[in-house]
Amino acid sequence: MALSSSCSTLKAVNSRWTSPRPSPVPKLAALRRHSLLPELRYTPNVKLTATNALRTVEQTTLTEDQKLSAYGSDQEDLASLPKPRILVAEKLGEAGVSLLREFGDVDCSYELSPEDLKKKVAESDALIVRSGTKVTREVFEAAKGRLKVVGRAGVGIDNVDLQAATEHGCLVVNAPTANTVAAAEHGIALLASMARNVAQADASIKAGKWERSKYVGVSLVGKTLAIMGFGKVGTEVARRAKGLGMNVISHDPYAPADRARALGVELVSFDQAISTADFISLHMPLTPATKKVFNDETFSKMKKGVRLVNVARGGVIDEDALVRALDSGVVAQAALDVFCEEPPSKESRLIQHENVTVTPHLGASTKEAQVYTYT
Ligand SMILES: O=C(O)[C@H](O)COP(=O)(O)O
Repeated sequence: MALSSSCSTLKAVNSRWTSPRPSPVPKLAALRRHSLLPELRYTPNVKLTATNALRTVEQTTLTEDQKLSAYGSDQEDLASLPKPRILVAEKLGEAGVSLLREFGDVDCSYELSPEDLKKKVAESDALIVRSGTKVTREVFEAAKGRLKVVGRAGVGIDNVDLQAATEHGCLVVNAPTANTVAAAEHGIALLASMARNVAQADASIKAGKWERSKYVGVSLVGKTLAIMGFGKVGTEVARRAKGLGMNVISHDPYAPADRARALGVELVSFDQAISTADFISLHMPLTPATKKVFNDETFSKMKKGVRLVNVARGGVIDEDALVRALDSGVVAQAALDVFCEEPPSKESRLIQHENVTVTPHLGASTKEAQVYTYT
């Protein structure tokens, strides 16, 4: 069982961890021996300062023997340090907020304007966000050095300016495994409901119609699914799609071939994946390299009538190009959980397109993913 998004198995994601820092740098070798660095459990029960952030995590994670081995007998009296002020800017699972309350003064203030967020961070040691809060350079500047930790209760950190965080001595941590299953299940839910027109048929029947012939779907069994990004979520989608009898291929320049092979997934080139697939499911992070990687050129290489699922990030798709691909029939249907701008405009042609199914960034939103994840 791993603690998840809000209650948190967290991992440092910015270069603070590789920057030179004062004590206890010489102790890192000892910590590595305990294999604790890849998955650190963070409990904010001590003063959150940049120089002791790592030690904070370690102190609350290590067993007594491990502490002795890492630090010897020279340990601070952590309990005497003042409580940190923690700003929770987006709704978390209640268990996560309760945990934070045990150790700090917690201010849950949601839907802050950028100006209000800047005012609040100037009085906060830690900031907890999900994907909806933009933690920009201006936010770090406004914090004037007070903000020491940004905790991303979830996976994607494209809403946090990591460079600015590092320059301002602020640690950024996320929960990289917290919502893997939830996101994969939502991807499969969108895949199946898109193929069988569930959302459209539901709207039709609620409008008083009974349109059985209009909503003839397509079957999944025997079809080729291209998984773009064979990381944690992509792997879980592959496992489930195999169970549905799909032929699964994947493109991911960093994926280990043996993991793919073990699941019966063929790793192929980007072009081969998009040109042979009947269904394409996106699971890559948004980075400068993946921004708008699905554009007019890449849509033109797809098999006519392909169906697209996106539970990754809206920004990996050029949304205007997707509308053109839907209009021309190259993309028969799309099921989207994420958008370039969230929330998207109600007038957006993409959102209103009859062959598009949408959900409001619900990939991680299961009760289980927001409290505990069982692995
Ligand atoms: O990056 C993530 O963890 C998911 O996109 C979920 O984001 P959320 O925490 O805002 O629901």
